[in-house]
Amino acid sequence: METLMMSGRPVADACKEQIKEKVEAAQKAGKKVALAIVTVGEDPASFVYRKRLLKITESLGIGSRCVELPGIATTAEVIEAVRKLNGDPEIAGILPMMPMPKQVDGEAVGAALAPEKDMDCLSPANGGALLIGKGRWAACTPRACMAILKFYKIPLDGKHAVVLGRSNVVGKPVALLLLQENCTVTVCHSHTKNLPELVRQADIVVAAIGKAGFVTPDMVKPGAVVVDVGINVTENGIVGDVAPEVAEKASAFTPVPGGVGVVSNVMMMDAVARNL
Ligand SMILES: Nc1nc2c(c(=O)[nH]1)N[C@@H](CN(C=O)c1ccc(C(=O)N[C@@H](CCC(=O)O)C(=O)O)cc1)CN2
Repeated sequence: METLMMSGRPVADACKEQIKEKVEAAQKAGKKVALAIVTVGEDPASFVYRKRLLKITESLGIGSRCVELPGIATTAEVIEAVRKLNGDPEIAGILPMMPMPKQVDGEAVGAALAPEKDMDCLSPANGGALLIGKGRWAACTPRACMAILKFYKIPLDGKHAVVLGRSNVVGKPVALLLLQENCTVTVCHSHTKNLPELVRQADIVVAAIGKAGFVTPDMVKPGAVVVDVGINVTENGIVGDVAPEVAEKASAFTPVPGGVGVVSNVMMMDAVARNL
């Protein structure tokens, strides 16, 4: 059986042109367009993401502003920074990078976002709208997973999807989006019993657990479709949550780097452009 490598690059290229047109039209109409990226401390994956986002904003003519708070910042300080951006007419969208350091209540930060500037669907208003299938958008990384599956024409209806991870930015929203496509969805997390056994039942595996090489070939059904959301910064470079040998067992898989990450960046630009 031949394995399909689901590269993110053609998916990203297909979206970029439309985004560029929207941004150019907004600029002609005199609108200022900028994405604000809020980091607290130095989460390595967030820094990789930010670096890539800054590059793509520049290539599309979107402005950017980095708001960097120290790793000891309090919830109140982060919320204050977010509120300032809410009221700033130059800022079209705000992305607070998650996870935040332990002392910061990430959910309270999400709740402080003006829903219309909440690029990653972190506010209760946007998260709730997604839950009932009425969201303006979902978080960018889950949208990227779905865009890849759609681009490569992976059948979803009636399939059993197993999502590894239950974060508010990836695990939960991707589970909802798969459910909207009529998948039967199982969400696994740190308290799940018999996790390998559940993953072995999956037609589609979405790994978003943040542990390098966590999904090994013995956990994957032959012919399964494997989407690797993991961005783990190791001394050997960036690796996913899925061991590379899984590619030999899967019918289709996303590479890391060059898979979901590339499309997440474009989805973020799409969210900014939709806000113009
Ligand atoms: N509010 C959010 N915060 C964070 C998110 C998020 O989705 N929302 N994601 C993580 C990091 N992340 C995905 O989960 C991520 C990291 C890196 C990239 C990326 O651009 N990857 C490229 C390039 C890699 C490279 O430089 O070699 C790729 O994979 O090819 C996208 C997403 C942090 N916080």
